[in-house]
Amino acid sequence: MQEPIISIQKLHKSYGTKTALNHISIEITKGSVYGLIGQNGAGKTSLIRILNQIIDANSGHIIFKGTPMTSEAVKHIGYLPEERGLYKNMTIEEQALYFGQLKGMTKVNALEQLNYWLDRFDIVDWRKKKIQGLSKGMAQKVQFIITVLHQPDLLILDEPFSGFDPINANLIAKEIKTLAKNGTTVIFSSHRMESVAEMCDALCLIHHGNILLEGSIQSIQKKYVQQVFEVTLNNYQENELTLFLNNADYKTNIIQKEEEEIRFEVINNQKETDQLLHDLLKVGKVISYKQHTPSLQDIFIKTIENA
Ligand SMILES: Nc1ncnc2c1ncn2[C@@H]1O[C@H](COP(=O)(O)OP(=O)(O)OP(=O)(O)O)[C@@H](O)[C@H]1O
Repeated sequence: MQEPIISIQKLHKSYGTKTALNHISIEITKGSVYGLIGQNGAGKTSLIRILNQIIDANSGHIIFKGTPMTSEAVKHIGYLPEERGLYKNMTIEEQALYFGQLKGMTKVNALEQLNYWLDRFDIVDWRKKKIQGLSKGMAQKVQFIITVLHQPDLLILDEPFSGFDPINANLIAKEIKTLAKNGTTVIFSSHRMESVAEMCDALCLIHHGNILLEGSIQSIQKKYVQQVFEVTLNNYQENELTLFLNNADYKTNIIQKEEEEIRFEVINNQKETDQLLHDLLKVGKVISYKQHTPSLQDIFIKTIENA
């Protein structure tokens, strides 16, 4: 197994009597896109601020690239906060140089990277534009460029798509994926659960400061795959159908019944899938047979409801 780039160990944060993070532990693999998912107030921002050393945890450890996190190591992080902050009176170039140098870049290197990104987004002629003259979407793009300018090992993006129209959101999503493919680790925080599946390799679901779900998208979906099947049979035998519908091992729900063909849902919590198929074949010819895979959104909502 690959070494984690960041290991969060039993991190605890409270504000007075309010617990924001309850001894949580997470390990994130290098080059992965990791989703931090949770409703408003779950604890995501607190975690991100602790990672960036903006606030302190009450207890716990953060190991980054094999050693305890320090303020010097934060220079290897790129952080896009939800509350975007650019200096309105600066030009894009001045802004990039300012932030780049704060992160330890030389002027030459910062300009080189700025050129690369302006070219990549096809906005080379924006260089001397003042931030105050930019539309919201343009400012978001500039903020993204400034976040990735110093080629951080770890990129932390808080609601990265808020404020973007769908075309620009797509563009940014593509860039995030390319960065990850080239070795950057990305932590992607969002309360919009439906936007996560296609972006992330793994995720955790935080609720009231506790981790309810953690792991790769496949492992989470596999765990929650339900024994619910949608089946279409044709040339079915009425008497065998009655027997099947009355079989206590299955719960059935007829969706459509015609003379030749029947479509129904079967919930099978008792028998092996092979046995279900065997029993269905006695009823008629199996035309289609599909297992229901719940969406991540369904899984998150159910998990939170049951918490
Ligand atoms: N400075 C603070 N003082 C007191 N309570 C706080 C403070 N910051 C956060 N909290 C509380 O801690 C809990 C976690 O908040 P946090 O901002 O980390 O959640 P979040 O998941 O980032 O939410 P959102 O999606 O709304 O940004 C919430 O109950 C919040 O009210």
